[in-house]
Amino acid sequence: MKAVHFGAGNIGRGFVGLLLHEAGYEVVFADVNAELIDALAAADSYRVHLVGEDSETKTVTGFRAINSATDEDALVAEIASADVVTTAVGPRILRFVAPVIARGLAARSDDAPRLAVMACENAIGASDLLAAELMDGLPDDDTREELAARAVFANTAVDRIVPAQAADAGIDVTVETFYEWVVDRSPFGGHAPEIPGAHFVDSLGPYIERKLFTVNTGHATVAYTGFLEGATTISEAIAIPAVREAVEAALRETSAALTAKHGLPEEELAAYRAKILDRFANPYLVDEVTRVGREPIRKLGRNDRFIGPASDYAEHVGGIPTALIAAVGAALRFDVPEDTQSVELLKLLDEAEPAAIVEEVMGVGPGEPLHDPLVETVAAAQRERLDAAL
Ligand SMILES: NC(=O)c1ccc[n+]([C@@H]2O[C@H](COP(=O)([O-])OP(=O)(O)OC[C@H]3O[C@@H](n4cnc5c(N)ncnc54)[C@H](O)[C@@H]3O)[C@@H](O)[C@H]2O)c1
Ligand SMILES: O=P(O)(O)OC[C@@H](O)[C@@H](O)[C@H](O)[C@H](O)CO
Repeated sequence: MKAVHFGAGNIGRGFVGLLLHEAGYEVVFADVNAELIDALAAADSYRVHLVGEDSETKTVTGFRAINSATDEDALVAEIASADVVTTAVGPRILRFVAPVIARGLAARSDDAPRLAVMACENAIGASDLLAAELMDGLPDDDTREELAARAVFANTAVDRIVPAQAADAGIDVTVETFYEWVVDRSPFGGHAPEIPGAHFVDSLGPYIERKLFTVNTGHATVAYTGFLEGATTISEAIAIPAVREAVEAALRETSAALTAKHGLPEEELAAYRAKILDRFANPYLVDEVTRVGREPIRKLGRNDRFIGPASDYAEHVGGIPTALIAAVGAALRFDVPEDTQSVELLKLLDEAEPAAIVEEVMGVGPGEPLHDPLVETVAAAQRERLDAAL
């Protein structure tokens, strides 16, 4: 069995690659980072250090690596004969990997089994997005129909904290011990790939929302409020009482929304939240607030970790989720010059009207319950910037 995996970064090597290897797949990593691909291609194995109360080290072997920027033909040939394609490149990058997957599908023989394609990104419907990008790039409906019949796109939810790696780690990767990979079984029609580490479910919606709106909402809240308190890492940030209070309050709101929307039991969510806060405090992981807060514009999007659960709260619980709105306020103060989206967001704050920012960045229009509180939150961040500049 062979899997082609796009994105040989932190989660690619430390989670997807490891689980596919343990499931018996030969993994072909594809990445645009030449240095990383050369190092992987030159190695027979790499180690995954699982750190926590019960630390252990696992070894991944039997992989190959292809530079997808310079060796597209080789990648097409690999996809043509693969069983599975996975990605962990970031949701914004999916449109760049879609064309080569399309070429790989076109090169498959008519009698080959359908290729299982699973985008492992922190986004709702990431595999659907990849499929849409792929289809959009095709010349006509006949080609779309032909290639659609050769692949199954299944949405997934992936959970394992994998920080940026130490400079001297090479291709080895340090991760937390916890992991969860939930895959939508329904598109496979009884022929889901065999991945023992993955959990196949009939309806992914509640799982991906529970994950994104608890783990990632909580993580981002700790990152942004921790950044404002001067913390460098997540474990340092969550030890600050004001940060702990901010994240607990935000997650009480997301849990209320999940219970009201999906009927997830309150006690189960309380235990899930407690476990996640423990994971954030893991003293063995050095996870910087700048990584967890990266790309604040993406994180402030309509369906992402703040506005998504806040809208659900307003719709299904009723009222304004003030802790989530406060976390949005902290995100608007994430000032990291190396992060292009942080720079872009601060520039928008300096130049645009509050309502335009709420509409364009957060996708919330006038008349929606969250509109006015969000406009006030943006306006407050703008006043603060003006005062600081005086
Ligand atoms: N790190 C985590 O804790 C974690 C956990 C769950 C999900 N995720 C998700 O996984 C995805 C990747 O995150 P990460 O932390 O591993 O980031 P990362 O930056 O470590 O890895 C991304 C990799 O994608 C590569 N890449 C960029 N453009 C590419 C292209 N066009 N073709 C092929 N490869 C390309 C990069 O070179 C990099 O090696 C994101 O969607 C993230 O939200 C991350
Ligand atoms: O990857 P992002 O930028 O969407 O979010 C940053 C972190 O919250 C994220 O990578 C978590 O570590 C991960 O989602 C845990 O499963």
